[in-house]
Amino acid sequence: MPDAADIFSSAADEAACHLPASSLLDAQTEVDSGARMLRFRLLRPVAQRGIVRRLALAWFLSLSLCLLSVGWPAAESWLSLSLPWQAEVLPLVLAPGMLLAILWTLWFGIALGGALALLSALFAAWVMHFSLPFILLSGATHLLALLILYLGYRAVPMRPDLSSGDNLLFFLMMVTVSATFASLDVLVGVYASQSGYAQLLSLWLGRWLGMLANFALLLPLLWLYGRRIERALDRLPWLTRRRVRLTYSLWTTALLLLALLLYVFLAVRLHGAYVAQAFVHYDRIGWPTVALSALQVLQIIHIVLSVLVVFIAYFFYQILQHWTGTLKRTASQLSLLNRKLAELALTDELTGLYNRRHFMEMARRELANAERHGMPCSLLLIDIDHFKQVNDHYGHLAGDQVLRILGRLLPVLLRPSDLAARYGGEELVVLLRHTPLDEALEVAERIRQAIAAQAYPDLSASLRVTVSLGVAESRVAEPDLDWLIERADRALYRAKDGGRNRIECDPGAWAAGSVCSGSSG
Ligand SMILES: Nc1nc2c(ncn2[C@@H]2O[C@H](COP(=O)(O)OP(=O)(O)OP(=O)(O)O)[C@@H](O)[C@H]2O)c(=O)[nH]1
Repeated sequence: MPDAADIFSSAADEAACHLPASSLLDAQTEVDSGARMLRFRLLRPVAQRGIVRRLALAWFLSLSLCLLSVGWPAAESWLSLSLPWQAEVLPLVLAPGMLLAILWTLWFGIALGGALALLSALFAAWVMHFSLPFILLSGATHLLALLILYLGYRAVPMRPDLSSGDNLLFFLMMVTVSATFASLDVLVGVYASQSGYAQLLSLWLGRWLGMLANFALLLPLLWLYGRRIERALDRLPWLTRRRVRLTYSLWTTALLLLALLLYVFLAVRLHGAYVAQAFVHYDRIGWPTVALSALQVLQIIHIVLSVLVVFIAYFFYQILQHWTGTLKRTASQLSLLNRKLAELALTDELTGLYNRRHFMEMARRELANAERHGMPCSLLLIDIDHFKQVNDHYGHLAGDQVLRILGRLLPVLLRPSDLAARYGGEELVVLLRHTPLDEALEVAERIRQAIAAQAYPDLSASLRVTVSLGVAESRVAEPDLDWLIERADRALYRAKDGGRNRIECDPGAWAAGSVCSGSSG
Protein backbone atom coordinates (compact mmCIF):
# COMPACT_ATOMS: atom_id res chain seq x y z
CA MET A 1 0.00 0.00 0.00
CA PRO A 2 1.47 3.45 -0.93
CA ASP A 3 2.26 5.67 2.02
CA ALA A 4 0.58 9.03 2.66
CA ALA A 5 3.56 11.08 1.39
CA ASP A 6 3.53 9.24 -1.96
CA ILE A 7 -0.16 9.76 -2.36
CA PHE A 8 0.07 13.41 -1.43
CA SER A 9 2.93 14.18 -3.79
CA SER A 10 1.33 12.37 -6.70
CA ALA A 11 -1.90 14.19 -5.96
CA ALA A 12 0.01 17.48 -5.94
CA ASP A 13 1.61 16.65 -9.30
CA GLU A 14 -1.72 15.77 -10.74
CA ALA A 15 -3.40 18.91 -9.41
CA ALA A 16 -0.55 21.09 -10.67
CA CYS A 17 -1.02 19.60 -14.14
CA HIS A 18 -4.60 20.83 -14.16
CA LEU A 19 -3.66 24.39 -13.22
CA PRO A 20 -1.82 26.95 -15.34
CA ALA A 21 1.79 27.59 -14.35
CA SER A 22 0.84 31.18 -13.52
CA SER A 23 -1.16 29.95 -10.53
CA LEU A 24 2.00 29.38 -8.54
CA LEU A 25 3.10 32.45 -6.64
CA ASP A 26 6.71 33.02 -7.65
CA ALA A 27 8.89 35.42 -9.57
CA GLN A 28 7.97 33.67 -12.81
CA THR A 29 4.29 34.55 -12.42
CA GLU A 30 3.20 36.38 -15.53
CA VAL A 31 0.68 39.18 -15.52
CA ASP A 32 -0.94 41.34 -18.17
CA SER A 33 0.67 44.61 -19.12
CA GLY A 34 -0.69 47.61 -21.00
CA ALA A 35 1.94 47.96 -23.72
CA ARG A 36 2.91 45.21 -26.11
CA MET A 37 6.26 43.95 -27.27
CA LEU A 38 7.11 42.55 -30.67
CA ARG A 39 7.91 38.81 -30.48
CA PHE A 40 11.07 39.03 -32.53
CA ARG A 41 11.94 35.37 -32.00
CA LEU A 42 8.61 34.14 -33.32
CA LEU A 43 8.67 36.25 -36.44
CA ARG A 44 11.03 34.15 -38.57
CA PRO A 45 8.82 31.09 -39.05
CA VAL A 46 5.81 33.18 -40.02
CA ALA A 47 7.65 35.71 -42.14
CA GLN A 48 6.12 34.22 -45.28
CA ARG A 49 2.74 35.55 -44.26
CA GLY A 50 3.89 38.95 -45.47
CA ILE A 51 2.81 40.73 -42.29
CA VAL A 52 6.38 41.05 -41.11
CA ARG A 53 7.41 42.59 -44.42
CA ARG A 54 4.50 45.03 -44.23
CA LEU A 55 5.47 45.86 -40.66
CA ALA A 56 9.06 46.63 -41.67
CA LEU A 57 7.80 48.77 -44.53
CA ALA A 58 5.48 50.69 -42.19
CA TRP A 59 8.35 51.30 -39.78
CA PHE A 60 10.63 52.72 -42.48
CA LEU A 61 7.76 54.85 -43.74
CA SER A 62 7.24 56.13 -40.19
CA LEU A 63 10.95 56.91 -39.92
CA SER A 64 10.87 58.86 -43.18
CA LEU A 65 7.83 60.81 -41.95
CA CYS A 66 9.53 61.50 -38.62
CA LEU A 67 12.70 62.77 -40.25
CA LEU A 68 10.75 64.81 -42.75
CA SER A 69 8.48 66.30 -40.10
CA VAL A 70 11.39 67.48 -37.95
CA GLY A 71 14.01 68.09 -40.63
CA TRP A 72 12.08 70.28 -42.97
CA PRO A 73 10.60 72.74 -40.40
CA ALA A 74 13.89 72.76 -38.50
CA ALA A 75 15.78 73.70 -41.65
CA GLU A 76 13.20 76.38 -42.35
CA SER A 77 13.45 77.49 -38.67
CA TRP A 78 9.77 77.24 -37.82
CA LEU A 79 9.88 74.22 -35.59
CA SER A 80 8.23 76.15 -32.77
CA LEU A 81 5.14 78.27 -32.31
CA SER A 82 5.70 81.43 -30.31
CA LEU A 83 3.40 82.09 -27.37
CA PRO A 84 3.62 85.29 -25.30
CA TRP A 85 4.34 84.54 -21.62
CA GLN A 86 4.84 87.32 -19.10
CA ALA A 87 7.77 89.34 -20.42
CA GLU A 88 9.07 86.42 -22.50
CA VAL A 89 7.96 84.41 -25.49
CA LEU A 90 7.28 80.71 -25.05
CA PRO A 91 8.42 78.77 -28.10
CA LEU A 92 6.08 75.74 -28.27
CA VAL A 93 8.38 73.14 -29.79
CA LEU A 94 6.57 70.73 -32.03
CA ALA A 95 7.92 67.23 -32.45
CA PRO A 96 5.38 65.37 -34.57
CA GLY A 97 7.81 62.47 -34.94
CA MET A 98 7.20 61.70 -31.26
CA LEU A 99 3.57 60.90 -32.03
CA LEU A 100 4.49 58.06 -34.34
CA ALA A 101 7.20 56.96 -31.94
CA ILE A 102 4.65 56.72 -29.12
CA LEU A 103 2.25 54.63 -31.21
CA TRP A 104 5.03 52.24 -32.20
CA THR A 105 6.19 52.05 -28.58
CA LEU A 106 2.78 51.24 -27.16
CA TRP A 107 1.91 48.57 -29.69
CA PHE A 108 5.23 47.13 -30.79
CA GLY A 109 7.64 47.87 -27.96
CA ILE A 110 10.39 50.30 -27.05
CA ALA A 111 12.90 48.96 -29.59
CA LEU A 112 10.97 50.15 -32.63
CA GLY A 113 9.34 53.21 -31.01
CA GLY A 114 12.49 54.31 -29.18
CA ALA A 115 14.58 54.03 -32.35
CA LEU A 116 12.15 56.36 -34.14
CA ALA A 117 12.27 58.92 -31.30
CA LEU A 118 16.05 58.73 -31.00
CA LEU A 119 16.74 59.07 -34.71
CA SER A 120 14.33 61.95 -35.24
CA ALA A 121 15.60 63.83 -32.16
CA LEU A 122 19.22 63.42 -33.25
CA PHE A 123 18.30 64.49 -36.75
CA ALA A 124 16.40 67.60 -35.57
CA ALA A 125 19.25 68.70 -33.28
CA TRP A 126 21.73 68.15 -36.11
CA VAL A 127 19.68 70.10 -38.64
CA MET A 128 19.48 72.97 -36.15
CA HIS A 129 23.29 72.94 -35.81
CA PHE A 130 23.40 72.21 -32.08
CA SER A 131 26.69 71.16 -30.54
CA LEU A 132 27.46 67.45 -30.46
CA PRO A 133 26.90 67.07 -26.67
CA PHE A 134 23.53 68.74 -27.00
CA ILE A 135 22.59 66.58 -29.99
CA LEU A 136 23.36 63.49 -27.91
CA LEU A 137 21.58 64.94 -24.88
CA SER A 138 18.51 65.64 -26.98
CA GLY A 139 18.51 62.08 -28.36
CA ALA A 140 18.92 60.61 -24.86
CA THR A 141 16.11 62.66 -23.30
CA HIS A 142 13.68 61.74 -26.08
CA LEU A 143 14.54 58.10 -25.61
CA LEU A 144 14.12 58.49 -21.84
CA ALA A 145 10.72 60.09 -22.36
CA LEU A 146 9.53 57.11 -24.39
CA LEU A 147 11.13 54.66 -22.02
CA ILE A 148 9.22 56.19 -19.10
CA LEU A 149 5.97 55.93 -21.05
CA TYR A 150 6.68 52.36 -22.08
CA LEU A 151 7.74 51.21 -18.62
CA GLY A 152 4.62 52.76 -17.11
CA TYR A 153 2.42 50.89 -19.54
CA ARG A 154 4.37 47.66 -19.11
CA ALA A 155 4.06 47.83 -15.32
CA VAL A 156 0.31 48.48 -15.24
CA PRO A 157 -2.27 46.57 -17.32
CA MET A 158 -3.85 49.79 -18.56
CA ARG A 159 -4.61 49.52 -22.27
CA PRO A 160 -3.67 52.50 -24.42
CA ASP A 161 -7.04 52.56 -26.19
CA LEU A 162 -8.83 55.19 -24.01
CA SER A 163 -11.94 53.00 -23.80
CA SER A 164 -12.45 53.87 -20.12
CA GLY A 165 -11.94 56.85 -17.81
CA ASP A 166 -9.09 55.02 -16.07
CA ASN A 167 -7.34 54.44 -19.39
CA LEU A 168 -7.70 58.10 -20.31
CA LEU A 169 -6.40 59.30 -16.95
CA PHE A 170 -3.44 56.95 -17.11
CA PHE A 171 -2.61 58.10 -20.62
CA LEU A 172 -2.71 61.77 -19.54
CA MET A 173 -0.49 61.02 -16.56
CA MET A 174 1.99 59.09 -18.61
CA VAL A 175 2.29 61.67 -21.38
CA THR A 176 2.71 64.47 -18.82
CA VAL A 177 5.64 62.67 -17.25
CA SER A 178 6.94 61.68 -20.65
CA ALA A 179 6.79 65.32 -21.82
CA THR A 180 8.61 66.38 -18.68
CA PHE A 181 11.44 64.01 -19.42
CA ALA A 182 11.51 64.87 -23.12
CA SER A 183 12.20 68.49 -22.09
CA LEU A 184 15.01 67.51 -19.73
CA ASP A 185 17.62 68.39 -22.36
CA VAL A 186 16.66 72.06 -22.17
CA LEU A 187 16.48 71.91 -18.39
CA VAL A 188 19.97 70.46 -18.24
CA GLY A 189 21.10 73.05 -20.80
CA VAL A 190 19.68 75.78 -18.56
CA TYR A 191 21.56 74.49 -15.57
CA ALA A 192 24.79 73.94 -17.48
CA SER A 193 24.91 77.33 -19.22
CA GLN A 194 24.59 79.32 -15.93
CA SER A 195 23.34 82.36 -17.81
CA GLY A 196 20.18 83.78 -19.31
CA TYR A 197 17.92 81.79 -17.05
CA ALA A 198 14.76 83.68 -17.82
CA GLN A 199 15.04 83.05 -21.56
CA LEU A 200 16.19 79.48 -21.16
CA LEU A 201 13.43 78.79 -18.70
CA SER A 202 10.86 80.04 -21.16
CA LEU A 203 12.50 77.78 -23.75
CA TRP A 204 12.18 74.84 -21.39
CA LEU A 205 8.57 75.62 -20.56
CA GLY A 206 7.90 76.01 -24.29
CA ARG A 207 9.43 72.61 -24.96
CA TRP A 208 7.41 71.04 -22.15
CA LEU A 209 4.10 72.56 -23.20
CA GLY A 210 4.87 71.83 -26.86
CA MET A 211 5.39 68.17 -26.04
CA LEU A 212 2.14 68.11 -24.08
CA ALA A 213 0.33 69.71 -27.03
CA ASN A 214 1.87 67.07 -29.30
CA PHE A 215 0.67 64.26 -27.11
CA ALA A 216 -2.78 65.81 -26.85
CA LEU A 217 -3.04 65.31 -30.63
CA LEU A 218 -2.92 61.58 -29.99
CA LEU A 219 -6.12 61.62 -27.94
CA PRO A 220 -8.64 61.60 -30.82
CA LEU A 221 -6.59 58.99 -32.66
CA LEU A 222 -6.47 56.64 -29.69
CA TRP A 223 -10.09 57.33 -28.90
CA LEU A 224 -11.27 56.44 -32.41
CA TYR A 225 -8.90 53.68 -33.45
CA GLY A 226 -7.27 52.38 -30.23
CA ARG A 227 -9.72 49.54 -29.67
CA ARG A 228 -9.66 48.49 -33.29
CA ILE A 229 -5.88 48.30 -33.25
CA GLU A 230 -6.00 46.35 -29.97
CA ARG A 231 -8.48 43.85 -31.46
CA ALA A 232 -6.44 43.47 -34.63
CA LEU A 233 -3.29 42.76 -32.60
CA ASP A 234 -5.19 40.34 -30.34
CA ARG A 235 -5.94 38.32 -33.45
CA LEU A 236 -2.20 37.99 -34.14
CA PRO A 237 -0.87 36.53 -30.87
CA TRP A 238 2.39 35.45 -32.53
CA LEU A 239 3.22 39.05 -33.46
CA THR A 240 3.20 40.79 -30.07
CA ARG A 241 3.37 39.76 -26.46
CA ARG A 242 1.52 41.45 -23.64
CA ARG A 243 2.38 39.37 -20.60
CA VAL A 244 5.33 40.22 -18.34
CA ARG A 245 6.79 38.75 -15.20
CA LEU A 246 5.47 40.10 -11.93
CA THR A 247 8.98 41.15 -10.88
CA TYR A 248 9.10 43.37 -13.96
CA SER A 249 6.66 45.79 -12.29
CA LEU A 250 8.96 46.04 -9.28
CA TRP A 251 12.02 46.89 -11.36
CA THR A 252 10.01 49.26 -13.50
CA THR A 253 8.79 51.12 -10.44
CA ALA A 254 12.33 51.40 -9.09
CA LEU A 255 13.58 52.70 -12.45
CA LEU A 256 10.78 55.23 -12.68
CA LEU A 257 11.51 56.44 -9.18
CA LEU A 258 15.17 56.82 -10.09
CA ALA A 259 14.28 58.89 -13.16
CA LEU A 260 11.93 61.04 -11.10
CA LEU A 261 14.63 61.60 -8.48
CA LEU A 262 17.01 62.66 -11.26
CA TYR A 263 14.47 65.16 -12.42
CA VAL A 264 13.85 66.53 -8.92
CA PHE A 265 17.60 66.77 -8.34
CA LEU A 266 18.16 68.74 -11.56
CA ALA A 267 15.21 71.03 -10.92
CA VAL A 268 16.28 71.81 -7.37
CA ARG A 269 19.90 72.42 -8.42
CA LEU A 270 18.67 74.70 -11.16
CA HIS A 271 16.56 76.70 -8.78
CA GLY A 272 19.37 76.92 -6.23
CA ALA A 273 21.86 78.07 -8.85
CA TYR A 274 19.48 80.61 -10.22
CA VAL A 275 18.65 82.10 -6.83
CA ALA A 276 22.34 82.14 -5.91
CA GLN A 277 23.22 84.01 -9.09
CA ALA A 278 20.37 86.45 -8.63
CA PHE A 279 21.64 87.12 -5.12
CA VAL A 280 25.12 87.85 -6.45
CA HIS A 281 23.71 90.45 -8.83
CA TYR A 282 21.15 91.86 -6.42
CA ASP A 283 22.88 95.24 -6.31
CA ARG A 284 22.46 95.52 -10.09
CA ILE A 285 18.96 94.14 -10.49
CA GLY A 286 17.53 95.06 -7.11
CA TRP A 287 15.89 92.92 -4.44
CA PRO A 288 12.33 92.99 -5.77
CA THR A 289 13.47 91.62 -9.14
CA VAL A 290 15.59 88.95 -7.46
CA ALA A 291 12.67 87.83 -5.30
CA LEU A 292 10.22 87.89 -8.22
CA SER A 293 12.51 85.91 -10.52
CA ALA A 294 13.24 83.37 -7.81
CA LEU A 295 9.52 83.01 -7.26
CA GLN A 296 8.86 82.53 -10.98
CA VAL A 297 11.39 79.75 -11.25
CA LEU A 298 10.03 78.17 -8.10
CA GLN A 299 6.52 78.41 -9.50
CA ILE A 300 7.43 76.52 -12.65
CA ILE A 301 9.34 73.89 -10.77
CA HIS A 302 6.48 73.46 -8.34
CA ILE A 303 3.90 73.10 -11.07
CA VAL A 304 5.93 70.38 -12.70
CA LEU A 305 6.76 68.73 -9.40
CA SER A 306 3.14 68.68 -8.27
CA VAL A 307 2.15 67.08 -11.57
CA LEU A 308 4.82 64.48 -10.96
CA VAL A 309 3.67 63.89 -7.38
CA VAL A 310 0.08 63.38 -8.55
CA PHE A 311 1.41 61.02 -11.17
CA ILE A 312 3.49 59.03 -8.69
CA ALA A 313 0.49 58.70 -6.36
CA TYR A 314 -1.76 57.54 -9.18
CA PHE A 315 0.86 55.26 -10.66
CA PHE A 316 1.47 53.56 -7.34
CA TYR A 317 -2.24 53.27 -6.78
CA GLN A 318 -2.55 51.47 -10.12
CA ILE A 319 0.40 49.20 -9.40
CA LEU A 320 -1.02 48.42 -5.98
CA GLN A 321 -4.41 47.61 -7.48
CA HIS A 322 -2.73 45.44 -10.06
CA TRP A 323 -0.68 43.58 -7.49
CA THR A 324 -3.51 43.07 -5.04
CA GLY A 325 -5.65 41.81 -7.94
CA THR A 326 -2.91 39.42 -8.97
CA LEU A 327 -2.36 38.28 -5.39
CA LYS A 328 -6.07 37.72 -4.89
CA ARG A 329 -6.25 35.69 -8.09
CA THR A 330 -3.20 33.70 -7.07
CA ALA A 331 -4.61 33.13 -3.58
CA SER A 332 -7.90 31.86 -4.95
CA GLN A 333 -6.06 29.60 -7.41
CA LEU A 334 -3.97 28.29 -4.53
CA SER A 335 -7.02 27.57 -2.40
CA LEU A 336 -8.54 25.81 -5.42
CA LEU A 337 -5.34 23.81 -5.72
CA ASN A 338 -5.47 22.99 -2.00
CA ARG A 339 -9.07 21.89 -2.25
CA LYS A 340 -8.22 19.76 -5.26
CA LEU A 341 -5.24 18.27 -3.45
CA ALA A 342 -7.36 17.47 -0.42
CA GLU A 343 -9.97 15.94 -2.70
CA LEU A 344 -7.37 13.94 -4.61
CA ALA A 345 -5.87 12.71 -1.37
CA LEU A 346 -9.24 11.36 -0.20
CA THR A 347 -11.13 10.28 -3.27
CA ASP A 348 -10.80 7.96 -6.19
CA GLU A 349 -10.71 9.98 -9.38
CA LEU A 350 -12.69 7.55 -11.55
CA THR A 351 -15.63 6.71 -9.29
CA GLY A 352 -15.64 9.85 -7.13
CA LEU A 353 -15.95 7.58 -4.06
CA TYR A 354 -13.42 7.61 -1.23
CA ASN A 355 -10.14 5.88 -2.02
CA ARG A 356 -9.07 2.77 -0.17
CA ARG A 357 -6.59 4.56 2.07
CA HIS A 358 -9.14 7.07 3.33
CA PHE A 359 -11.78 4.37 3.69
CA MET A 360 -9.50 2.27 5.89
CA GLU A 361 -8.77 5.27 8.12
CA MET A 362 -12.41 6.24 8.50
CA ALA A 363 -13.65 2.67 8.87
CA ARG A 364 -11.14 1.94 11.67
CA ARG A 365 -12.28 5.02 13.52
CA GLU A 366 -15.91 4.05 12.97
CA LEU A 367 -15.44 0.52 14.24
CA ALA A 368 -13.72 1.76 17.39
CA ASN A 369 -16.57 4.19 17.89
CA ALA A 370 -19.19 1.51 17.34
CA GLU A 371 -17.45 -0.74 19.86
CA ARG A 372 -17.46 2.01 22.49
CA HIS A 373 -21.21 2.47 22.03
CA GLY A 374 -21.94 -1.23 21.65
CA MET A 375 -23.40 -0.71 18.18
CA PRO A 376 -23.09 -3.13 15.25
CA CYS A 377 -21.56 -2.21 11.89
CA SER A 378 -21.68 -4.14 8.65
CA LEU A 379 -19.36 -4.28 5.69
CA LEU A 380 -20.28 -4.99 2.06
CA LEU A 381 -17.71 -6.00 -0.52
CA ILE A 382 -19.11 -5.53 -4.03
CA ASP A 383 -17.43 -7.05 -7.08
CA ILE A 384 -18.60 -6.55 -10.66
CA ASP A 385 -19.31 -9.84 -12.40
CA HIS A 386 -17.32 -10.71 -15.51
CA PHE A 387 -15.97 -7.21 -15.75
CA LYS A 388 -13.12 -8.46 -17.89
CA GLN A 389 -15.69 -9.35 -20.54
CA VAL A 390 -17.13 -5.84 -20.38
CA ASN A 391 -13.65 -4.44 -21.03
CA ASP A 392 -12.91 -6.96 -23.74
CA HIS A 393 -16.24 -6.49 -25.49
CA TYR A 394 -16.87 -2.77 -25.15
CA GLY A 395 -13.38 -1.48 -24.54
CA HIS A 396 -11.51 -0.23 -21.51
CA LEU A 397 -13.03 3.26 -21.74
CA ALA A 398 -16.51 1.77 -21.61
CA GLY A 399 -15.40 -0.23 -18.56
CA ASP A 400 -14.25 3.02 -16.95
CA GLN A 401 -17.60 4.59 -17.75
CA VAL A 402 -19.42 1.69 -16.05
CA LEU A 403 -17.28 2.20 -12.94
CA ARG A 404 -17.99 5.93 -13.06
CA ILE A 405 -21.75 5.36 -13.25
CA LEU A 406 -21.70 2.81 -10.42
CA GLY A 407 -19.66 5.28 -8.36
CA ARG A 408 -22.45 7.80 -8.77
CA LEU A 409 -25.22 5.28 -8.18
CA LEU A 410 -23.89 3.78 -4.96
CA PRO A 411 -24.19 6.85 -2.66
CA VAL A 412 -27.79 7.31 -3.82
CA LEU A 413 -28.63 3.88 -2.41
CA LEU A 414 -26.99 4.53 0.97
CA ARG A 415 -27.49 6.76 3.97
CA PRO A 416 -25.24 9.83 4.12
CA SER A 417 -23.59 8.40 7.23
CA ASP A 418 -22.44 5.23 5.39
CA LEU A 419 -18.95 5.03 3.94
CA ALA A 420 -18.53 3.94 0.31
CA ALA A 421 -15.16 3.55 -1.39
CA ARG A 422 -13.39 1.95 -4.31
CA TYR A 423 -11.52 -0.92 -2.73
CA GLY A 424 -9.49 -1.69 -5.85
CA GLY A 425 -9.99 -2.49 -9.58
CA GLU A 426 -13.67 -3.37 -10.03
CA GLU A 427 -14.30 -3.90 -6.34
CA LEU A 428 -16.24 -1.49 -4.14
CA VAL A 429 -16.64 -1.50 -0.36
CA VAL A 430 -19.30 -0.05 1.94
CA LEU A 431 -19.33 0.29 5.71
CA LEU A 432 -22.85 0.61 7.07
CA ARG A 433 -22.87 2.46 10.39
CA HIS A 434 -25.01 1.16 13.22
CA THR A 435 -26.37 -1.59 10.99
CA PRO A 436 -26.82 -5.25 12.00
CA LEU A 437 -26.42 -8.03 9.46
CA ASP A 438 -30.13 -8.49 8.62
CA GLU A 439 -30.46 -4.80 7.72
CA ALA A 440 -27.16 -4.93 5.85
CA LEU A 441 -28.54 -7.77 3.73
CA GLU A 442 -31.50 -5.61 2.81
CA VAL A 443 -29.18 -2.83 1.72
CA ALA A 444 -27.05 -5.33 -0.22
CA GLU A 445 -30.13 -6.61 -2.02
CA ARG A 446 -31.17 -3.06 -2.86
CA ILE A 447 -27.72 -2.42 -4.33
CA ARG A 448 -27.68 -5.69 -6.27
CA GLN A 449 -31.06 -4.99 -7.83
CA ALA A 450 -30.30 -1.35 -8.64
CA ILE A 451 -27.03 -2.22 -10.35
CA ALA A 452 -28.61 -5.04 -12.32
CA ALA A 453 -31.30 -2.64 -13.53
CA GLN A 454 -28.89 0.16 -14.39
CA ALA A 455 -28.80 0.95 -18.13
CA TYR A 456 -25.84 2.38 -20.05
CA PRO A 457 -27.48 3.97 -23.11
CA ASP A 458 -24.33 5.88 -24.04
CA LEU A 459 -22.35 2.67 -24.27
CA SER A 460 -24.81 0.06 -25.51
CA ALA A 461 -28.54 -0.46 -25.19
CA SER A 462 -27.99 -4.12 -24.37
CA LEU A 463 -25.23 -3.66 -21.78
CA ARG A 464 -26.19 -4.80 -18.28
CA VAL A 465 -23.84 -5.34 -15.39
CA THR A 466 -24.40 -7.42 -12.28
CA VAL A 467 -22.50 -7.58 -9.03
CA SER A 468 -21.80 -10.16 -6.37
CA LEU A 469 -21.73 -9.07 -2.75
CA GLY A 470 -20.12 -10.43 0.38
CA VAL A 471 -21.51 -9.14 3.67
CA ALA A 472 -20.12 -9.39 7.20
CA GLU A 473 -21.11 -7.85 10.52
CA SER A 474 -18.49 -6.59 12.91
CA ARG A 475 -18.40 -8.34 16.22
CA VAL A 476 -18.57 -5.93 19.08
CA ALA A 477 -16.01 -7.86 21.03
CA GLU A 478 -13.71 -8.10 18.02
CA PRO A 479 -13.73 -4.82 16.08
CA ASP A 480 -10.87 -5.60 13.74
CA LEU A 481 -11.28 -4.10 10.28
CA ASP A 482 -8.91 -6.45 8.48
CA TRP A 483 -10.72 -9.44 9.93
CA LEU A 484 -14.08 -7.95 8.99
CA ILE A 485 -12.92 -7.45 5.40
CA GLU A 486 -11.49 -10.94 5.32
CA ARG A 487 -14.86 -12.40 6.33
CA ALA A 488 -16.74 -10.29 3.78
CA ASP A 489 -14.23 -11.37 1.15
CA ARG A 490 -14.78 -15.03 1.89
CA ALA A 491 -18.53 -14.47 1.57
CA LEU A 492 -17.91 -12.68 -1.74
CA TYR A 493 -16.00 -15.70 -3.05
CA ARG A 494 -18.91 -17.89 -2.14
CA ALA A 495 -21.26 -15.54 -4.03
CA LYS A 496 -19.00 -15.79 -7.08
CA ASP A 497 -18.78 -19.55 -6.75
CA GLY A 498 -22.54 -19.73 -6.29
CA GLY A 499 -23.15 -18.29 -9.75
CA ARG A 500 -22.65 -14.50 -9.33
CA ASN A 501 -25.29 -11.74 -9.19
CA ARG A 502 -26.00 -12.82 -5.63
CA ILE A 503 -25.28 -12.03 -2.01
CA GLU A 504 -23.52 -14.20 0.54
CA CYS A 505 -22.75 -13.30 4.09
CA ASP A 506 -20.40 -14.40 6.75
CA PRO A 507 -22.79 -15.84 9.30
CA GLY A 508 -20.82 -14.63 12.28
CA ALA A 509 -23.17 -14.82 15.22
CA TRP A 510 -25.81 -16.19 12.88
CA ALA A 511 -26.32 -19.84 12.32
CA ALA A 512 -24.47 -21.10 9.25
CA GLY A 513 -26.73 -21.48 6.21
CA SER A 514 -29.46 -19.23 7.63
CA VAL A 515 -30.91 -16.23 5.77
CA CYS A 516 -27.39 -15.49 4.77
CA SER A 517 -27.59 -15.93 1.02
CA GLY A 518 -29.40 -13.80 -1.53
CA SER A 519 -30.66 -14.92 -4.88
CA SER A 520 -30.11 -13.52 -8.30
CA GLY A 521 -33.79 -12.73 -8.51
N1 LIG B 1 -12.05 -0.42 -17.36
C1 LIG B 1 -11.48 -0.71 -16.21
N2 LIG B 1 -11.26 -1.99 -15.91
C2 LIG B 1 -10.69 -2.31 -14.72
C3 LIG B 1 -10.32 -1.31 -13.81
N3 LIG B 1 -9.80 -1.94 -12.73
C4 LIG B 1 -9.82 -3.27 -12.98
N4 LIG B 1 -10.37 -3.48 -14.18
C5 LIG B 1 -10.57 -4.74 -14.88
O1 LIG B 1 -11.46 -5.58 -14.18
C6 LIG B 1 -11.21 -6.90 -14.61
C7 LIG B 1 -11.30 -7.82 -13.45
O2 LIG B 1 -11.21 -9.06 -13.98
P1 LIG B 1 -11.27 -10.37 -13.12
O3 LIG B 1 -10.55 -10.14 -11.82
O4 LIG B 1 -10.82 -11.48 -13.97
O5 LIG B 1 -12.78 -10.51 -12.75
P2 LIG B 1 -14.07 -10.46 -13.62
O6 LIG B 1 -13.81 -10.48 -15.09
O7 LIG B 1 -14.88 -9.31 -13.13
O8 LIG B 1 -14.76 -11.78 -13.25
P3 LIG B 1 -15.40 -12.13 -11.86
O9 LIG B 1 -14.97 -11.11 -10.83
O10 LIG B 1 -14.88 -13.47 -11.53
O11 LIG B 1 -16.87 -12.10 -12.08
C8 LIG B 1 -9.84 -6.91 -15.27
O12 LIG B 1 -9.99 -7.10 -16.65
C9 LIG B 1 -9.29 -5.54 -14.99
O13 LIG B 1 -8.52 -5.05 -16.09
C10 LIG B 1 -10.56 0.03 -14.17
O14 LIG B 1 -10.25 0.97 -13.42
N5 LIG B 1 -11.14 0.28 -15.36
